[in-house]
Amino acid sequence: MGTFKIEGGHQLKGSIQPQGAKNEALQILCAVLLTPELVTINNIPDIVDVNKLISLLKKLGVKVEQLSRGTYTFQADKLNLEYLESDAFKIDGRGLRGSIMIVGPLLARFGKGYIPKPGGDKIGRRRLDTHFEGLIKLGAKFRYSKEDQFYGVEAEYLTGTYMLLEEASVTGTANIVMAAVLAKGKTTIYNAACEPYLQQLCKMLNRMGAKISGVGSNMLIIDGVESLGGTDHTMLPDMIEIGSWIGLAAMTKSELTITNVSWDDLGVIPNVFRKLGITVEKQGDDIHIPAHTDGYEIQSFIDGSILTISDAPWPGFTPDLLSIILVVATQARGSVLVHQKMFESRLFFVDKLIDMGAKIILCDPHRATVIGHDFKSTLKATTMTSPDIRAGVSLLIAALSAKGTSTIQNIEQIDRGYENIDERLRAIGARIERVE
Ligand SMILES: CC(=O)N[C@H]1[C@@H](OP(=O)(O)OP(=O)(O)OC[C@H]2O[C@@H](n3ccc(=O)[nH]c3=O)[C@H](O)[C@@H]2O)O[C@H](CO)[C@@H](O)[C@@H]1O
Ligand SMILES: C=C(OP(=O)(O)O)C(=O)O
Repeated sequence: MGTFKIEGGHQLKGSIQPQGAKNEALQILCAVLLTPELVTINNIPDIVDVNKLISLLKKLGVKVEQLSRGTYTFQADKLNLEYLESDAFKIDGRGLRGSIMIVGPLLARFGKGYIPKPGGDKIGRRRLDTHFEGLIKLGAKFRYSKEDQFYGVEAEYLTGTYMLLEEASVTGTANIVMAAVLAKGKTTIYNAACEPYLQQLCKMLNRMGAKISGVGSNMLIIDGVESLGGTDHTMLPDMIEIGSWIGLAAMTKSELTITNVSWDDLGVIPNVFRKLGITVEKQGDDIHIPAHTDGYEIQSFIDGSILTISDAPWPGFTPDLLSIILVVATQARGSVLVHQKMFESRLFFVDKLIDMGAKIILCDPHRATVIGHDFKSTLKATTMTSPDIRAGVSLLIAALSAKGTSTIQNIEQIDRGYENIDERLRAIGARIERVE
């Protein structure tokens, strides 16, 4: 189990370039299964989850070549579909959440898609109903083995249809879109997720020859085509990483520039941090955070009531940044209610922040009230374990702002989604060491 040792209480300075987006990469990599032709992908982050998916694709028979840092070619011309029935696949498929998105492309192109219950963060129940209900609507037969927790869909061919999704699931929409592009006829997906990564997927599929309209809205209309060809695709910067660095800058009173953030794809993210009183400046396509020497003050609602920050499907605020908001609020001037609506086990890490001296009341599994210290009292260094990827980074930010040396265990959770985080943080002045 890897560990970070962090000496906190130091100001950071400089610029940091966000990595390619983890959650986009997982969708895009699965889409290479839709064509026998060559697909080149740029800005692929070198993180555990993505590398696991690339390794799974290789075992499935995809030819993978790394051309340079972050750039790979993929060719799925001859696949080894027996791998899907192997014990190795049961282990590999469980290793990450994103593997679920191989099902739609495999079903569409080869008539069968299997997957063991996928992994990912233990942050509450993570249903797959939307995925499979959508694929069944396209004509697939579904089977599930309770014993192995193994899912399968099969169909000779898929037929386009109208569907209203029960919820705007991100990976669910991606899976259904990737199946529908090769279905016969027209598919309409209403209540589709519409976040930028899904838009990126749709744009990539259209470049490959798919006919998807409504991209960016919650109604996607897809005219099925016979086959898809190769393409070139470049991943967006990771918006969750960008939000993490905004929080890091404020909490450590550091001046930081986050470069090439693709502002147009950040939605409400900069404004939500502004509501905490953080100055988020737009400089071209960079974000500049000045040093918050005098702290930052949480705004109230117009009627004077306490601010609530909650998550919602895009274009609402992403649930993946609420843990960061929570930690940053512990040093703000004022109070805020953080309401995590989507996941029921993502706020329990506040116990660790409370141990460090933060003033937080966990009202119930979904809601926490934070009363900021306004830097009048610093957090105390401690030893902690990273329960999930975003809580892990939040604890890391807390440790960088705390006085003394903290230890974070189980950093595999952080490495799952943040590329070379210790080296990149050292480059802006953080004192962080990786100890095995
Ligand atoms: C690999 C990947 O891309 N993972 C992301 C993806 O996960 P993933 O695609 O698994 O998440 P979903 O969008 O399916 O849903 C997440 C949770 O929110 C609930 N839900 C969802 C939609 C909705 O309208 N109402 C609602 O309550 C679901 O029941 C579920 O518990 O999207 C999540 C929501 O942005 C992010 O946290 C994950 O980082
Ligand atoms: C919850 C997350 O990831 P995953 O869906 O891969 O568990 C995340 O990226 O915050």
